[in-house]
Amino acid sequence: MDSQDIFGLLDKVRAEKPLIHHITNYVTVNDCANITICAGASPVMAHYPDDAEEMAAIAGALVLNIGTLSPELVDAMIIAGKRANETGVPVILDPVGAGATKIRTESTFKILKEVRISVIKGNAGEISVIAGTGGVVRGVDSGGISGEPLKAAEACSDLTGATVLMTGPTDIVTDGRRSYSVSNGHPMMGSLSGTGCMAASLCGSFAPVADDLLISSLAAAVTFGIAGEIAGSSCRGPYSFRTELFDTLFRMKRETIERYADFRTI
Ligand SMILES: Nc1ncnc2c1ncn2[C@@H]1O[C@H](COP(=O)(O)OP(=O)(O)O)[C@@H](O)[C@H]1O
Ligand SMILES: Cc1ncsc1CCOP(=O)(O)O
Ligand SMILES: [Mg+2]
Repeated sequence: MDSQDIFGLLDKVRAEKPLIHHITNYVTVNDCANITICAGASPVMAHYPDDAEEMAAIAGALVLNIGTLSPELVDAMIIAGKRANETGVPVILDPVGAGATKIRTESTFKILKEVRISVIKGNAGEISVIAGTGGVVRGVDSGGISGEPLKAAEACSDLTGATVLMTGPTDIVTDGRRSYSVSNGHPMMGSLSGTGCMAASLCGSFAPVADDLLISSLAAAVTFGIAGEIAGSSCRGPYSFRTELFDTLFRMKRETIERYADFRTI
């Protein structure tokens, strides 16, 4: 299976079942664990520093999510992130609420300073705050940005050296040189807490099975967006959507991804 073949990466995750270590928030932790399982990977949530340091070294990827941060949790993220860097484990950062409060912004930049981040997955406001191009974050939601989304995503990638997945009605994936827009998804995804966190979990699940983090992040965004589209077409509201979202991803086949994928270079 070609690891540059975005339509085949979901099956590669299922075949290789990578261990995806999360240090994350208590709001969406269970959904992140289960979306990881639905993609075929194996989640572990471990934040006690000694546990996190050892777990990060043997993981396929490490996902850091500051949604319900504390000083101890940020310290654990840095310990685990440094260990992941030593052992070549890709680190995905979801800077939840960066820009909404001083401590979230400061903690994001502290992690970026101490840990080599492979992929940053955030909404438009969060990514724009990191890029310094101007954005508003209200709580954990994007409240709008100044200028073009692509410019903000590219600036974030240039500043941090990370591949960036900027989520929204249209997702943008960029490494600063190559950029894609992804039109897959459904408005109901914006009405369910955790879909951004779950997108980061899927970036983590796909990262170990591809040689190129831009391709793995693109595949994660497209695959998740298609699951959202199909689930959104048959749901009655956010909670029936949530059930359909998990079950659709769990059952998803290559030919469905090939049929529904809607992305282009930009
Ligand atoms: N209006 C929308 N239409 C299609 N997809 C959406 C929409 N809003 C959010 N999404 C999808 O939902 C997920 C979460 O995106 P977003 O709401 O930007 O993140 P967060 O929840 O972190 O703020 C992403 O996969 C994104 O593509
Ligand atoms: C509501 C909330 N508060 C702290 S973390 C969290 C969940 C955020 O999830 P997402 O970023 O996927 O919307
Ligand atoms: Mg989010």
